[in-house]
Amino acid sequence: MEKKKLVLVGNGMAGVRAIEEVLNISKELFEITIFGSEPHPNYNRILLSKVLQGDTDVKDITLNDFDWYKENNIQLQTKETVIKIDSGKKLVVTDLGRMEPYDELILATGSVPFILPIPGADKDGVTAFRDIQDTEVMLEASKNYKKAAVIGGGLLGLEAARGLLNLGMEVTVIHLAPYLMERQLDPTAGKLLQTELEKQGMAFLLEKQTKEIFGADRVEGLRFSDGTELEADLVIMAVGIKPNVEMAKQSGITVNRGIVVNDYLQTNVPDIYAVGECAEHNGIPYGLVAPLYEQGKVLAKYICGVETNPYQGSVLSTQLKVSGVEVFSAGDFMEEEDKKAIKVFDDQENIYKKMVLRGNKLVGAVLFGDSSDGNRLFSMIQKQADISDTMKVSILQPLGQETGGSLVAAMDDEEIICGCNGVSKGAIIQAIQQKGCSSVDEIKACTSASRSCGGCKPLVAEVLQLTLGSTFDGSVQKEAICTCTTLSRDEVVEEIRAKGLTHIKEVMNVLGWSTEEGCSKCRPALNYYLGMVNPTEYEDERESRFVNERMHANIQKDGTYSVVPRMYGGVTNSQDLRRIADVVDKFEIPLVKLTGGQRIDLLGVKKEDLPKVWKDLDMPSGFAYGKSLRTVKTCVGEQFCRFGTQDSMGLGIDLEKKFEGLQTPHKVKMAVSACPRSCAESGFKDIGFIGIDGGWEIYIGGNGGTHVRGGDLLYKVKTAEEAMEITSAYLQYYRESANYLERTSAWIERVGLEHVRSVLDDQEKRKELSTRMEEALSVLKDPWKEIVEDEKVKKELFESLVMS
Ligand SMILES: Cc1cc2nc3c(=O)[nH]c(=O)nc-3n(C[C@H](O)[C@H](O)[C@H](O)COP(=O)(O)OP(=O)(O)OC[C@H]3O[C@@H](n4cnc5c(N)ncnc54)[C@H](O)[C@@H]3O)c2cc1C
Ligand SMILES: NC(=O)c1ccc[n+]([C@@H]2O[C@H](COP(=O)([O-])OP(=O)(O)OC[C@H]3O[C@@H](n4cnc5c(N)ncnc54)[C@H](O)[C@@H]3O)[C@@H](O)[C@H]2O)c1
Ligand code: SF4
Ligand code: FES
Repeated sequence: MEKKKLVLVGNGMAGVRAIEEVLNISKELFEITIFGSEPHPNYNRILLSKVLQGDTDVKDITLNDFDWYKENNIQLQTKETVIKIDSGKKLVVTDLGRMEPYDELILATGSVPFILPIPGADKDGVTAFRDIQDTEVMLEASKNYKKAAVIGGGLLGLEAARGLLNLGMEVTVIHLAPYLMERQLDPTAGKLLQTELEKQGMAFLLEKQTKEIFGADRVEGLRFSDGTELEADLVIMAVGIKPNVEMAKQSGITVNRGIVVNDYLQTNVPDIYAVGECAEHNGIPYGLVAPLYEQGKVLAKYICGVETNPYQGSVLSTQLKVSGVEVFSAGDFMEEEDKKAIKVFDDQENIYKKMVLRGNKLVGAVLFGDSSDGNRLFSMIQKQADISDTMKVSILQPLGQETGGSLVAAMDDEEIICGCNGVSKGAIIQAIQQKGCSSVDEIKACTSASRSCGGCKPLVAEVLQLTLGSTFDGSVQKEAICTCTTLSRDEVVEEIRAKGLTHIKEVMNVLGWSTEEGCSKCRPALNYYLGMVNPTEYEDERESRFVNERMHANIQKDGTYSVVPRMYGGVTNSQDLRRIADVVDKFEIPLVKLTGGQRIDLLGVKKEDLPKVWKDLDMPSGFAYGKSLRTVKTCVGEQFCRFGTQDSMGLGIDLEKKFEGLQTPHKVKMAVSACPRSCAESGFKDIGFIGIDGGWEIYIGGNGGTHVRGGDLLYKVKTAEEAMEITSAYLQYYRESANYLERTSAWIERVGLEHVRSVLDDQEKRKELSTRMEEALSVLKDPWKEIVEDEKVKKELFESLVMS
């Protein structure tokens, strides 16, 4: 049988998924040609948010690479835009002048970002957030500019804002409505979300209408309708999208907001179909992948001549992809005359749950703070589940108590695990039992679950665990250190030790990295692991360090640096203070500030002045920029305070002198207080000491930052020497077993206090740890002094005009 010609316009998520569905049915029916305006093969647009947030890389979001097209005999024309359809002659015309005949034509042209029609919207530094190119523009801009304004506090705007914060920018979100994500949330959840994001460092201007973007060539700021202004050197427009229909419209296809389609995705023109964000079904153009994939399934069956149910529209559910925030919304989430809400608000835990009922039917839900019940509620909404009065409130209680806390165990087989791809628990179990899948990646390949936003991965892993029991190889679920490798941190460290690897490049080569140069996640991590394993031999790779560590000073908003000299135990003297004062005058340092760690911060130092400032100060670096020991805060203790029972300053100074400059997975802060009043805040440090009658209490895993955590009491010891010895072993164990960039507070939560105690209780192990610590300490040098004495480094790093 001669194959029919199937042409797809739009190489995006919905169109190519429809083609995959066609190929699943038969590879013999069609000769397929795909046109795509972008230069890339089919990629996961959803993960652009994760690329911007630094969780993955552009090269790792490809869904189907160029080989896939070849293997399936698909003609792919990238960087080629279809500009016209001649439905009479049944061909499409491209911007390169090609005329491609079709028997069946699918339009999947997606959406275009809505750009506010205001003066200045075309200035340099104003961008949408839709594709790889936009993402690259933002990544690049963040290297040279500092102030970002995101217009639009919807899903896209907030995910972009989080990404820009991660890139070190100052971010203000400008939103039209009185609360965030008003299209997905009610005012309570919207306000809770705002508070949480403010804690993360985002600023908000609500109920603001942008009137103008001003600046010379590049944007310099925004002007609002109330006359106020905001400075900005990067502006992201995230105010919604509109279906990309222009070409279809001009070719005579019926278009409303989107390309109008019926229940089989047919347009008004025979043999022309539309799918994805460009299509409008029953008056709705959808903007999330789940409905688009449902459409693709129906369309594929229809054009392959396989019997199918009609597409009847979709109920939507959304989840915000911002780490540290759980927000879920589904269905009809606002209460009205005929819809009543049941709400639970845990003010202490900041958890808000709401379900909306029409009569006894669940029609919508909003969850904030804990979205683990999202899938279950979404399944009930989809099924229009009829619920009795007694069930109403219990639905908002955590499920799974009777199944040992496992939410997944308590789910029915037909309940959806992967919302994006509509994959049920039963379908995953079937893939495990009948197709032999035994890892999340295999489930992804078999069922598509976790292939889109990836948010369902933990649930997929739980289904695997429940189904395979003890035969489930948990290590397959290990977290790779980055997307350049499938190896976890423990595997990489083990290989470094076993194979005696000594260079970053060598690790990448020998362990089969997928990239030649690695990425911003793995390079600093490998640099740390290599140094930790081979302290005396490894030569630190400056280029693999984050900018502050490379420059040995903290870069500030305006491109100047801050300099914090070491002040052991927060104790200083007149000579040091005099020298600091002289340096401040000589280099015209604009701000001198006392830090929370009891030292002096010189802010606003010019890059080229750094080595001269360090030379004149003649004090050791305080490592305020480093993944290393920061400060040892002390109270005045027994020498001066009438409550003091111990020499807190003495122990603090000894600790700081011993461990200064030590490289650790993340920063480490210590504090020593001489009595339980704990004036030095010892309970909120990575290691804290509290003087008691006859000795010291040692607390570990405390944190006073974004995730506040009180320290756990590790030991009570009698002498300062014992305290030093335990600190040494404890810190070394943290160095050897934590993930790079894992604070002690997170590490303790992960490995458990009992585990750490059991390691340190073992005298043999403790001794070995202390010995390895001594080895690590034996090679430390003061970096400021080294640079001051090294003309070459001084020139390269501090006298070049280009910012490194
Ligand atoms: C940053 C970001 C995060 C997102 N996060 C989520 C999420 O978490 N969950 C979710 O469900 N959805 C999310 N979305 C939305 C989701 O990505 C879209 O719904 C989905 O990509 C739409 O698929 P599509 O194929 O219809 O359009 P697209 O993926 O946009 O594909 C259309 C393609 O067609 C090409 N094209 C257009 N016209 C022509 C022409 N005439 N000739 C040739 N080629 C043409 C375009 O260049 C484009 O490559 C997100 C979107 C963005 C931008
Ligand atoms: N996690 C996810 O599911 C996810 C993530 C990103 C994007 N997306 C999808 O991508 C598409 C685009 O997202 P979006 O957030 O741009 O669309 P959206 O329509 O959901 O939100 C746009 C927001 O911009 C606000 N807005 C409109 N005009 C404004 C103005 N002049 N000034 C300030 N604010 C204004 C609106 O009030 C609205 O809340 C949507 O379809 C969305 O569903 C989804
Ligand atoms: S912690 Fe105790 S000893 Fe130290 S300053 Fe406070 S009250 Fe005095
Ligand atoms: S829920 Fe998005 S990939 Fe499964």
